[in-house]
Amino acid sequence: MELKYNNLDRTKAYKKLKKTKPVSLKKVLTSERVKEYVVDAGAGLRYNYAAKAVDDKIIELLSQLAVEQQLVEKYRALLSGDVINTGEKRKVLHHLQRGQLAEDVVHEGVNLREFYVEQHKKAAVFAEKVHNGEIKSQSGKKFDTVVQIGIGGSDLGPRALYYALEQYVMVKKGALPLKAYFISNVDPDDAALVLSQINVDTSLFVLVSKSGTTQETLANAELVSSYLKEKGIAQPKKQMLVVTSKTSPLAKDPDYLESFFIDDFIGGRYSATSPVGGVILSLSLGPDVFSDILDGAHQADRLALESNIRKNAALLDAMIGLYERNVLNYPVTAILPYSQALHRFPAHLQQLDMESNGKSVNRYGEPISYSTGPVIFGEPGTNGQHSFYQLLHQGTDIIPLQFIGFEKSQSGFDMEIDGSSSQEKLNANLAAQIIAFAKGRENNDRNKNFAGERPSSLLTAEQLTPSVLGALLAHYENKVMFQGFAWNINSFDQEGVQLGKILTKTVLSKNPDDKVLDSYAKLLKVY
Ligand SMILES: O=P(O)(O)OC[C@H]1O[C@](O)(CO)[C@@H](O)[C@@H]1O
Repeated sequence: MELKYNNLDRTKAYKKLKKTKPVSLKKVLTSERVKEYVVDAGAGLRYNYAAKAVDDKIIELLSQLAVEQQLVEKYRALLSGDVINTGEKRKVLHHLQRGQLAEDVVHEGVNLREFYVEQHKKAAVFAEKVHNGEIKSQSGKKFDTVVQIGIGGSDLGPRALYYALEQYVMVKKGALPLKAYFISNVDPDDAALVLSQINVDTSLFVLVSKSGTTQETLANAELVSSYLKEKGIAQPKKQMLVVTSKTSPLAKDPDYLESFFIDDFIGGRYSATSPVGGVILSLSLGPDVFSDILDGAHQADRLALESNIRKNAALLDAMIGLYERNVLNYPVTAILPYSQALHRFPAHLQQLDMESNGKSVNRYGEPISYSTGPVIFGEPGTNGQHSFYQLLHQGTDIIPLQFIGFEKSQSGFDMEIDGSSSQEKLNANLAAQIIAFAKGRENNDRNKNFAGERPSSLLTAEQLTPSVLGALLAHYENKVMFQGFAWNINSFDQEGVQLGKILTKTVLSKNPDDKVLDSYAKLLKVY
């Protein structure tokens, strides 16, 4: 089928959507709807949209929009290796890291699925050798710690996934194969704190940079190397692994203990299921756990091919999000996991969503006249309830909410206090919030009045397991992808991060040609 890339405001369905009347949650949210408005999101994860301000008519128009913008067909084209990242003229192949959904993608004679599988296997074999003591530290000891040095996509996804499963693995395996730490910020206090907490003699370091040129990561690698030398480790690189692309400067250094490769077709924020996440997660949680994450993600990727929007959780979530952004004009979306294990997940989604869809030009570089990606933020519940929920309930803006919740905890550590367990209290809070936001409560005292009509969705599963986590990760990746297609933007480049990098260089050269920049640099004692 021939693909057409049209701006959102040129579609018929969008024009019809603009004319629809808002749906009142107070009227439509019934217990039948809670049971019916559910879609399988893969690996036991379910997307419940009962408390979203949509009805059958709006969903039908969103479905028409998805068809008109050929969203699933564009996803198929992406899977087949089309150059979807038009800005950088690259294929977009993160799905291929976790399974094959289209024909082989061959680039310059290399079957890329085989290349990705080979790198995953290499990471698994390496992790097993570390775990069984075949690979030891320079002083002949077993490694017990692994530290990732990377930033942005080379940090946020792997970090979020590690914390999401740290407790789960400790309970299942009795102990973590290796404890993981992360150094990302060029703020020297970040590295200092991590280094003060570990025994460097028994620590492996994973230097992760796809480009191999990121200032913060290279500075931290040098900082760590010199600290290791100070601590008597003669060859720091022999305790360091590299994850990078074959064309990066880091790839050319044979002194590192081992190197793992990705390619330019795996965007940083989409790289958690590549060796960028795979090396540290295989070392810290085990290759079996990483493989289950891939499996869950693959299940979600497969479901995202479904053409019926009511059976395609990522597509439906994407289109409801678009309706909230472009028809209801809500500028922000909150991610609210009722799971402490997911405490870094909103931070990952901030990059995933905002770096992908924070664009003002279409995929051809032409200005667009409609809103694109929302501001994303979030914190786990119930902590957020005691922080910013005041604004969510009674603030002047309506902020759509994305709740995430699980029936069971990961640890099983719990007890009944005042007639309920802590897990029951957690989920009672979650259920209560959904209703409080949707239905509100009238009070003659306006200060105590809850207007309600604040929409939310709920992603839920029995427990946060590796495969559920993989499905959750892929759900959001696919949601962001579908929204980008619908907005006709390129979700896979990030030119917006460049200007700051260029100006930083001019400051560090101590001679910026902008006088105001010079004043700020002096104010901050850069020179
Ligand atoms: O892996 P690299 O090349 O060090 O890049 C790190 C991050 O920097 C960015 O390019 C943005 O600054 C992200 O997109 C990327 O995830």
